[in-house]
Amino acid sequence: MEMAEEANVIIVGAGPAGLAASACLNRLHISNILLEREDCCASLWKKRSYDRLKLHLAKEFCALPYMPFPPNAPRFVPRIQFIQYLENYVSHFQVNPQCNRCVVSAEYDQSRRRWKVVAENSASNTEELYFGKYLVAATGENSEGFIPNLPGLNLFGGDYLHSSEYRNGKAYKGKNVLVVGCGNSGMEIAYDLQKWGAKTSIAVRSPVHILNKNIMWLSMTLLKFQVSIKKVDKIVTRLAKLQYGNLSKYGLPRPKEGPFYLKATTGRSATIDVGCLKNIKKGKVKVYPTIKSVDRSKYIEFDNGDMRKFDAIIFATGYRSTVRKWLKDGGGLFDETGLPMKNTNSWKGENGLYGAGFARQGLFGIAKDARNIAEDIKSDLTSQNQRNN
Ligand SMILES: Cc1cc2nc3c(=O)[nH]c(=O)nc-3n(C[C@H](O)[C@H](O)[C@H](O)COP(=O)(O)OP(=O)(O)OC[C@H]3O[C@@H](n4cnc5c(N)ncnc54)[C@H](O)[C@@H]3O)c2cc1C
Ligand SMILES: NC(=O)C1=CN([C@@H]2O[C@H](COP(=O)(O)OP(=O)(O)OC[C@H]3O[C@@H](n4cnc5c(N)ncnc54)[C@H](OP(=O)(O)O)[C@@H]3O)[C@@H](O)[C@H]2O)C=CC1
Ligand SMILES: O=C(O)C(=O)Cc1c[nH]c2ccccc12
Repeated sequence: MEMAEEANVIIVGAGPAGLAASACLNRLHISNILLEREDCCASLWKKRSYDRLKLHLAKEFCALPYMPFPPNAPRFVPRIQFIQYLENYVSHFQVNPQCNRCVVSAEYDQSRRRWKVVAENSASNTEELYFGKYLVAATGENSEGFIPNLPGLNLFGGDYLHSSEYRNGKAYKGKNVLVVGCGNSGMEIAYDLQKWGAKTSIAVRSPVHILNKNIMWLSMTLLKFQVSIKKVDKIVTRLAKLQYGNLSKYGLPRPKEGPFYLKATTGRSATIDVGCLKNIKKGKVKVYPTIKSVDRSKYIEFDNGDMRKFDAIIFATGYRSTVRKWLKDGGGLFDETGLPMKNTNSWKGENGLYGAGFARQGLFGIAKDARNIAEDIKSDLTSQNQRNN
């Protein structure tokens, strides 16, 4: 075990949430160590996203604390420009991510009243020890891709991959490709595949809300001005019906609950259409119900009995949090799935444990979390100093 390092705060994860938390602490001159498993910061955006990806919330809802996007930035910031923004943010606030450090355990030492964090340094193949009075979990709601264990998938005769491994449709021209999932990844990847000349189908399991970016912008603006989720959902659902009509006939029924109620209660985002819906309506992208089984001859059986041959499957079936793989105890904040327990706030736990980026509000929520966490640590340190003096 290498030398131990100590700081007031240990932050795990150097995505937008960890970067923002470190920047807010730096502004308050509170020492912090930022640990990142990959060889770079913002790895989701640099290494686990597809080429055509853009922020689908308007830039005013995506800025990190104390650094708005430049006025000449597009309203919906492309992935490459967002990465540049994050790099500028890192240098402006002198954030210093310790990369190639994968945290494998973090537990609270009651006797010493501090967190003990163990990280594997993949560059030097050593284990490192870190101690901090506070711990910020910033490993993300989308820390690892999820592929369902479908019957026969291990025998499938074609290729299959998770959406986080998809970059573009170049390799699929002329091929039969099935996208599983109609979230934002699934619908945009299906759109991209069709543009690249793939014969594209999408498997849809549950009802889904489909909005466009303008309806989304209006919703976010209303929410920002404290309009209730119930009212926003009523407005949004009506606008979506006016915009898109009845989508059940295309295999895309809407859920009973509103889109923002579902985002707040399940974390599931409404799908913001980037053009795939038009292709579905024109029959250029075929919609199937969910998969029943897969077999070695590349045939896939769907719940409605349809059988179809595919060369590849792209699982746009979402992500999981990995917090509880390294955080031994939920600390009064995280449940066994690595997401905030119900009926707690999403950013503050016990014994100096914090969570940044788990508010189910994406970048919009991250900016609030980072400020709240830094202010809370500052006031805790101040009251301790007053007690000690
Ligand atoms: C394809 C895609 C598009 C998205 N688009 C938007 C959007 O337009 N708008 C929006 O608001 N949100 C969007 N999101 C949500 C996304 O989660 C946020 O934008 C943002 O990336 C969350 O930042 P984060 O720092 O919380 O998590 P992440 O960006 O996931 O970063 C977490 C970091 O922690 C690191 N890490 C994980 N485990 C460990 C460990 N054990 N030790 C050390 N480091 C670790 C990871 O390597 C990663 O760098 C999108 C998500 C996806 C998947
Ligand atoms: N900026 C942008 O443009 C983009 C943003 N994002 C964001 O990234 C996050 C992740 O999005 P995404 O990757 O789409 O994941 P999501 O979790 O949003 O969607 C997963 C989809 O996969 C389906 N699914 C899951 N398991 C199965 C299964 N066993 N069989 C069939 N279908 C299944 C789900 O259906 P069910 O409802 O039945 O569970 C759902 O439709 C979201 O917050 C999203 O907003 C993603 C892409 C682009
Ligand atoms: O795309 C994401 O993952 C986001 O979290 C951004 C987002 C989509 N729908 C929302 C509803 C409320 C706040 C943020 C979002």
